[in-house]
Amino acid sequence: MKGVNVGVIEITESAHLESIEHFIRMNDAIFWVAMIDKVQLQHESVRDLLRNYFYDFHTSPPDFTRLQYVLGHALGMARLCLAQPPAQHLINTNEIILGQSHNMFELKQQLTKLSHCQLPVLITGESGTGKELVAKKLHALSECAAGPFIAVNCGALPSQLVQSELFGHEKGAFTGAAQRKIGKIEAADNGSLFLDEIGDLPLEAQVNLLRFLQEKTIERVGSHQSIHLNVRIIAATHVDLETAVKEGRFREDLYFRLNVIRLKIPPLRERGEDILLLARHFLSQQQQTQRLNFSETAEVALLQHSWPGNVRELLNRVQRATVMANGRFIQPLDLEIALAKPLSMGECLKSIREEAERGALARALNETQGKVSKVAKQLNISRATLYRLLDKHSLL
Ligand SMILES: Nc1ncnc2c1ncn2[C@@H]1O[C@H](COP(=O)(O)OP(=O)(O)OP(=O)(O)O)[C@@H](O)[C@H]1O
Repeated sequence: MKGVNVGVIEITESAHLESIEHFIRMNDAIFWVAMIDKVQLQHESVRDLLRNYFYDFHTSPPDFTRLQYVLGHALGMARLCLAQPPAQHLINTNEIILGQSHNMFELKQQLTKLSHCQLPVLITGESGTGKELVAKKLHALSECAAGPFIAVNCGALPSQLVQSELFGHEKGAFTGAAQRKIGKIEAADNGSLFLDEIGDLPLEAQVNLLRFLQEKTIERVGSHQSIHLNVRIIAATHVDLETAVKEGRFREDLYFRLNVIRLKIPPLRERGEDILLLARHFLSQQQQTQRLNFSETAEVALLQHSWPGNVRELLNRVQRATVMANGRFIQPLDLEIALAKPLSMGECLKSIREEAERGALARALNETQGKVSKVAKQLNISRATLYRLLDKHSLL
C-alpha cells in the first residue's frame, strides 16, 4: 500500500532526545519502533519519549526474529490507520457543513429546501460562525452551481473604489483607469455573488445595487451601456441590519430586496456537542495519521469555553494545539483555554453532557408549553426516547 511506512530509530546513550522528537514530528506518518539499550530505560525522559512517540521498542542486542514480529505488527497497524477513509480535507471540505446539534440540523433542513432556488438570501450570524461556508453551500445547491462563486467583503472595499469594484469601469473613466475592468457583479454572471458584511456598503453603492436587483442590469463606471446579468445575490451580515435601517445607515428598500429568505447561523456556544465534533474534525485535518487526540480535560475545556470568535477561533486553537502539544494528548494549555473550574476527571465530560441534555429538554418543554410531540420533533428524537430522557432527568 502506497505511503505505509514503518521505521526503526536507535536511541543510543548520547542521543539528543529533542532532535529525535523533532524528527518524528516531521515524519509523523511513519510508525516508529525504537532500538534501545535496557539501561537507557531507567531515564524518565527516555521512557516519556517511547510512550509518546513510538509504536513499540526493542532492547538491544537485536533479536531479529522478535524484531521482525514487532515490525510486522507495526506495519499491520500502519495499514489499518491508512486504510481509513481519506481525511475530509483531501476530498474538498469547502461545502461540508458539520454539525448535529438541533440548531444545525434545522439549518441544514432549510438549506435542503433552498436547493435549486435562485432567490436572494440574507445570512445573519456572529463573526466566524460559517456564513461564507453556508453561502458556498447555497451556491453549490443552486441552479447556477456550474457558474462562478464570487465573494466580496463590502467592509474591505476602499470607499473611492466601491462602485468600480462592484460594477467595473471603462478605460479612462477616472484618473488611473488605464484599462477596462470587469466588476465583481459582472464576474459573477450565471453564478452567485456573495456580499459579506453588506451593512458596510456605502449608501451610494446601495442605490446602484438596488437598481441591479430590480432591473438585473448594470452600467460600468464611465459607460451608459446597460449589461444584462444573471446573478444570484447572497448577502451576509454580523450586525443588526434592522437597526442600521432605523438609523439611516442602510436603505430600507434594499434591505427588503435582500431579506427575501433569511438564514440565521447559530453561534458555536449554542451548538452543544458540535464543538467536539468540529474540534475532532479540525484535528484530523491537521495530521496525516491520528497521532494526537484531545485529553478528557481538553474536551471539557472546549465545551466550557464561550467561543467569542466562534468556529474560526476553534479552528485556530486546534491548529495551535497540534504544534504545541507534548505527547499524544492535547491539554487545555495547548489550546490556551483555562478550565473554568477543576472537575473530577472521568465524570466531568459525562456530567457536562448530562447538564446540556437536561438544559435542551427543559428549554424545549418551555418553548412548546410541554407538548411532548412538539418537543420530540424539535429535538429530533422519538417519543419513546423523549419519555426515557424526561424520566431520567425527573422532568415528567
Ligand atoms: N459547520 C462547519 N463545519 C465545518 N467547518 C466550518 C463550519 N462552520 C465554519 N467552519 C469553518 O470555520 C471558518 C470560518 O467560517 P466562515 O469564514 O464561513 O465564517 P463567517 O461567518 O463567514 O466569518 P466572517 O463573519 O468573519 O466573515 C472556515 O474555515 C470554515 O470552513
